Amino acid sequence: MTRIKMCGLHSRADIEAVNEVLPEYAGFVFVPNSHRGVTLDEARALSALLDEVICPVGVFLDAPVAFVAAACDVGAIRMVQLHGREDEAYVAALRKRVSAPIIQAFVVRDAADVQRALACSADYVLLDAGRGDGRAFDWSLVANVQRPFFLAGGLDSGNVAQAVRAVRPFAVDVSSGIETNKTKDIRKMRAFAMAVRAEGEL
Ligand SMILES: O=C(O)c1ccccc1N[C@@H]1O[C@H](COP(=O)(O)O)[C@@H](O)[C@H]1O
Repeated sequence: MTRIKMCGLHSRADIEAVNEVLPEYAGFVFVPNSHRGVTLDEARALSALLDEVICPVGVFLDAPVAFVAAACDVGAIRMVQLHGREDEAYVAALRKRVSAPIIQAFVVRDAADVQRALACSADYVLLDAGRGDGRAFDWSLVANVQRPFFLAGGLDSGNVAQAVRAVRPFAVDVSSGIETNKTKDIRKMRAFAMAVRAEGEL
């Protein structure tokens, strides 16, 4: 069964939507210049409204370790997604501060990027074309990856079944593909989840 992460929640309506669709993971983006960005207080309040079966994930872009730790400490998130240029020293420093599992994101342009991702010490890797901008990368680059990974970048209800068949990811991660005019769209969220789950039943 391929797990689902729906990312970039920033309103009560978004929380009501994921509580209906029940993805395994929900993402809060702690990136100030993103249209999906949330503050620590906003994330804490929204996270408290999440169905308990959904794991809240914090998405960070080269944030100070102390800030990531604070998000975990206040209970806003239970998993950390590093989506910037964080290195192994950063991951080691973060592990000293938090027990939450760490997902490290890598931009995939070629086979060398995939090898670099596979060598990292994070609990999970996330393979993406960019940073929440709705672009896909060449999935054939990860067709033979053995390590469980989150597949991200340009997924939507129209292409996610093909992606799952092609690369069998641990989880699929979506943000732009479940939005209309930069706002989460419950119909697109339902269609995305249905496409992933139908693939798991084949
Ligand atoms: O969503 C953002 O604004 C964002 C900003 C900075 C880093 C990552 C961000 N989002 C992540 O991007 C991927 C893919 O998103 P999309 O489906 O292509 O829009 C996903 O992992 C988000 O967590």
